[in-house]
Amino acid sequence: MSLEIRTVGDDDLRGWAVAVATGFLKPPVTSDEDIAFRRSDYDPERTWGAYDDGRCVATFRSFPQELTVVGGAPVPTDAVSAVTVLPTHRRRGLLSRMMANDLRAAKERGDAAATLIAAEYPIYGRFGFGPATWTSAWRIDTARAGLDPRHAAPESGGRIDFASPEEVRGFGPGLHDRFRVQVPGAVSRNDKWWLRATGAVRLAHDPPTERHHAVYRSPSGAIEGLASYTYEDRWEAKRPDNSAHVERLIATSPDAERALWQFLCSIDWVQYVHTGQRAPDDLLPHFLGDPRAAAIQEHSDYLWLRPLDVPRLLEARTYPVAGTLVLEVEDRARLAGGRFLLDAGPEGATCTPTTRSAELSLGVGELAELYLGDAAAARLAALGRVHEARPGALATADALLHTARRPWCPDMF
Ligand SMILES: CC(=O)SCCNC(=O)CCNC(=O)[C@H](O)C(C)(C)COP(=O)(O)OP(=O)(O)OC[C@H]1O[C@@H](n2cnc3c(N)ncnc32)[C@H](O)[C@@H]1OP(=O)(O)O
Repeated sequence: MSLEIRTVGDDDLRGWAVAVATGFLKPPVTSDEDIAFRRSDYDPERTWGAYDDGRCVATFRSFPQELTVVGGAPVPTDAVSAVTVLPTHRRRGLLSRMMANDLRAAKERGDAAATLIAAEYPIYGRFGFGPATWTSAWRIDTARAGLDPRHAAPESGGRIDFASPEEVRGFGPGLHDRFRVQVPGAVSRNDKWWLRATGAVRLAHDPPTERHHAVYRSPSGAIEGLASYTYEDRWEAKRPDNSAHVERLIATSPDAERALWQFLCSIDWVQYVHTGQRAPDDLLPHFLGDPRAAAIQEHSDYLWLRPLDVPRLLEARTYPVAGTLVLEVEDRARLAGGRFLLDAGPEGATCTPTTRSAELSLGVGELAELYLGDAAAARLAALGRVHEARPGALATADALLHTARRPWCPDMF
């Protein structure tokens, strides 16, 4: 059998798209609109396929992305997506080979890290990824939420209106840019993302439903929040039993966040609001009269990060206190490992290779878990995944790296 891994040419896109669908258990079809969109969006240098006698049997793509780190700075990342190997060709090392190619290229390009949303937990740790953000999804029982629809207008004095898909494409990118600098773990969205999110383009397996878009304006008229959602239209014995499914809700102020959730929970006929993937420490339950009206339906790892340039990453984020730490970072793939001296404080940080003795030893995946402030070094040490060589180094790491609010990535990619 002749198995070749290569980048995907324009003529190969259709077979590649069908392989992606098959790998993700979708019907093995595509559409002309799908192919035209992929053609306008894909980077031939960064779209990989494995070919067996000319048939595409594995897929992989990456694209440029910015990740917001603690403090609000964006770092360039290599976003990995559309990873599939056909069931006929699994466990022969095809993913491993495609991943190695892509990470090497990303390192050479100067990306600080690679990112992905893992379909299954056990797949990506071996490649140096670690779960850097987590997510929770709630179902809100609106009857129990304690909100009075007579007073559903924003308490802030702002207002909520519906927006058309065209309007969302107009103000959405600016709103999102203002939002993402506030949220470590958030990632950039390109123009193509907005076309799909507003139904202007539909890939072969995208859901057919149009979304409703509710926009929040502050009392001064500034756009500060957007909720995009669909309804599940259900009646039971002449009684409404509908749900609103929130696909995304972003806000740049707590007022906007509160107003949009209260609006969604006050719509007549809506019994349940499904929140979609939120930050695990989302404020949402506390906007309700009875926080128990919000029941967690799902809690899981979400954005996985693979450091490629440790000094760049550690210098890009901010630190609440001053401290130094010598980190021994182990990386089996030899892309990002080494011993580094982090000298950090509220005024900035330097991170340089050092010959000083290591104070904390950890794998590159563990560094990914700590980097955006989510995991605690003390907890990873208790699990035997971080080793403290200098007493007090764990406490220093947590004082420097851990954050009061948890990072959050709202987007699937
Ligand atoms: C970012 C995204 O796109 S996430 C979507 C990922 N895709 C899917 O989940 C679709 C369904 N699954 C698949 O297509 C394939 O099983 C893939 C892509 C996950 C793995 O592809 P393969 O070519 O089989 O992986 P490969 O042979 O390189 O495996 C490397 C190692 O990972 C292990 N591995 C691979 N997939 C899995 C898995 N799903 N669960 C546990 N271990 C796994 C292999 O056993 C192997 O381990 P070893 O090195 O100890 O022998």
